Amino acid sequence: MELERLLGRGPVLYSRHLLLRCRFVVCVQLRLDSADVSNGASRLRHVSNGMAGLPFTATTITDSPANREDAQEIHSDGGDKDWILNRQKCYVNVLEGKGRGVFASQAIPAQTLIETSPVLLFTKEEYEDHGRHTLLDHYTFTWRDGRMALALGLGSLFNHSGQPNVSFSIDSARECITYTSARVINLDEELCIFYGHKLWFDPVDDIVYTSNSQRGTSELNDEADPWGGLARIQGNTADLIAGTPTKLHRKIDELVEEGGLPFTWKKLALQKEEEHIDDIELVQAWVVDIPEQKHTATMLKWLKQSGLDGDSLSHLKRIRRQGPSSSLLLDTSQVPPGLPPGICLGAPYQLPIPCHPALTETSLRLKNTFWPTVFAPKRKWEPERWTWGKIRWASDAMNHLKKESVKATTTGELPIVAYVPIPYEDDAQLSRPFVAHDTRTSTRHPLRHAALNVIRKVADFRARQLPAKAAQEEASKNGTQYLLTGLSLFITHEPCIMCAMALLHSRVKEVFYLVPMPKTGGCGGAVCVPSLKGVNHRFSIGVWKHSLDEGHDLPAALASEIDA
Ligand SMILES: C[S@@+](CC[C@H](N)C(=O)[O-])C[C@H]1O[C@@H](n2cnc3c(N)ncnc32)[C@H](O)[C@@H]1O
Repeated sequence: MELERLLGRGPVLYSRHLLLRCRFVVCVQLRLDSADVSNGASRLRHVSNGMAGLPFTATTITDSPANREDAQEIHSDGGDKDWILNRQKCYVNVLEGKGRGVFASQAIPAQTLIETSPVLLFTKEEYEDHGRHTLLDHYTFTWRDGRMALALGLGSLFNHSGQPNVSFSIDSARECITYTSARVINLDEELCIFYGHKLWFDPVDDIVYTSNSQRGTSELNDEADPWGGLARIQGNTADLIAGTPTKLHRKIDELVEEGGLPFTWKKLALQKEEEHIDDIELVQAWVVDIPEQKHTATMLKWLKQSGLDGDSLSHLKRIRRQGPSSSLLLDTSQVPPGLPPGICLGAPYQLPIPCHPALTETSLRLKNTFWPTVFAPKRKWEPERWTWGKIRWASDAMNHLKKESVKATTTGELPIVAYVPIPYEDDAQLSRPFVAHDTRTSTRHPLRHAALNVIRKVADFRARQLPAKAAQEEASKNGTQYLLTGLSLFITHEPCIMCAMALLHSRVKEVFYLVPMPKTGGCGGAVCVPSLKGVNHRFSIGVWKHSLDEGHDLPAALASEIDA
């Protein structure tokens, strides 16, 4: 009976749909056995803040080793072992202000598969007519094809945090979601995912709860965050959870005038109109001839699949036609990229191509003599329009930096910290934030600057995200493992010239810093690297206003001058 009560009143279990999927029923039954039948003390955890009135008896929902063996036996019969639930022995507990949450009953190493939750999928119409008006609306999220999904099992009980310790990815083929630890998770720590930037409830966020309901300050950010914070999960989850934004979020999409921004954009020297052949900035690129027209479309498709169609060459046409044959622009790497087998192609060769689009007709004519170029007459330096939501996101990143830099002073390192948050607009680009300190002192290595350290971390992470085969292919390409394409970097001190160059080479989208470095800075201090002639990428630079206000609001660690 207790089992029925537990399941019947839970948010997702015991539905008609569930019973239709016998594979899931097996999983759930295992969960029941472990949750209720076992008396093992290690598998029972009582909620310290009172059991009465709770919608279930708080127990572990983990399976004992014995049960896991059972599970494997069942699944070894042609089944898929990845479907075994609760592999990391998580348990459920109730939290003030949050409801139930998922907790670790043992330390979980980083990058560990925690859970694979099957999902129930509702058509848009079915959901609109029924689900949306029920409790389900707190548990569902938008699936890739627009249907509404409900994660079964543990998947529906992960609460939200702006600094999640769990990332997830959607497996469309198997109709499930996998949850993976984004860092080491401690015993009794709550496991949280990131729902998105637009929440429909006021989050109790950035507070680490333990099973005995003690509150502790989050290692990353302990300020209440009405808009959800900085981080996110894997997969396409900008709109992860369907919900109605509350009044807190009314202004989130409102645009803010440039004067209202908490930083000042540094104006890069405007791109010169290259109207003389000697003024045209060129870079060497790999090109391959396609002798037969019929292969052109195949090659363009291959270019896309191989990831060579990135932004850096978007100011150029990819195909140049000359008589019956055409040539395909590949990339600007040091070595020629591998070409698809089975298609009759020439050997790749290098050509100088324009670095920028054509701003005038004269420049277009000249540039076309090198390679067909895009005509973009109005393209001037136009600042991106920011919303309140994005300002909040950036402010959180800066607050996080300040705290980290104070921490650095206690370890004897220079107080320089770099931070790459999950992007605000396209959060599918990076599923978790990264922070790195300057470690020149402890490592006695002059190149261990915070910016370089964080580039390395992001690159390693992105490389790990690639499937093994793709990773091998990617690894052979110049630079692909350390790209910050599409990402924003927040840093306490203006990056030095070396770091600015590395950021440029990494294709970072924008850099924000607190403390200008007039003697050594590469983002406007000593030099402005992205404004230099000949560079093949430019990034935007924002100088945080606090830093201009005579150190106001800056921790002491950042207010004092450093020689770095
Ligand atoms: C998917 S459910 C998570 C499990 C839920 N706590 C429960 O007891 O069933 C999502 C709901 O949990 C609550 N929730 C999740 N994260 C929260 C947070 N950080 N602060 C407050 N409430 C939260 C919200 O009510 C939200 O609608």
